[in-house]
Amino acid sequence: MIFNLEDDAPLALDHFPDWNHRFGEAAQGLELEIGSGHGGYALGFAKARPGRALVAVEQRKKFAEELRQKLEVRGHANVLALQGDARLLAPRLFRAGTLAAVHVHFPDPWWKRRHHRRRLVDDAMSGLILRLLRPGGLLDFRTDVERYARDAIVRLEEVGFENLCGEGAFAPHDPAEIPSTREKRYLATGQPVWRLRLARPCVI
Ligand SMILES: C[S@@+](CC[C@H](N)C(=O)[O-])C[C@H]1O[C@@H](n2cnc3c(N)ncnc32)[C@H](O)[C@@H]1O
Repeated sequence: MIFNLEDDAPLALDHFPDWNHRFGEAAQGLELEIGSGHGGYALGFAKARPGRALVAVEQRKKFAEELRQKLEVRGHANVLALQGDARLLAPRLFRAGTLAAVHVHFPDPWWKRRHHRRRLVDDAMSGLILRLLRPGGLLDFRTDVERYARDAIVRLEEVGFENLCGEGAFAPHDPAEIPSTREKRYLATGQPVWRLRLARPCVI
């Protein structure tokens, strides 16, 4: 049974997509991208990691549809583009403890303090991502907003993530990382990016 994060009301019976059927062997290392936007990361992943599988969830229909078409035209079957709110979709798409990685790149910052609860990485979402990751699974979070990065690192460590770079520390840029659409721009202009690399501990 799946429960609403807000009030513990039951939402649906356990009934998850058959990812092995959709992705074959690659489903063993299934990854999730939340807020794929124009799809730079998803398209880069599709090409660079043919043996791995990614589900890219984007709430804006136009963006999700454009990404789906590009994946089809380029013949990439290892990435699936879905349209919807990842907060609602993720617990219906994946069993707890199954994701190899979750990617959140440049989420909307919601500047005003009274809007912070709308931020993607709030308490409920942090807990949800932790639950969906398998032990050792990675959360790859990138932002151009220093304050968001600092809030997120505190929250994510508090909720139980292990910071792979040491408590309170940000990750350096790794040129082997696949850049998102927005990140490509920042890499060209030199605008700073704060990167978090955290894992679900193997023993909680
Ligand atoms: C600033 S853009 C960044 C896009 C992309 N990750 C990049 O780095 O280029 C944030 C994206 O997250 C999407 N988004 C925000 N909240 C979301 C949610 N709850 N579920 C799915 N997508 C979401 C927005 O529609 C937008 O496309």
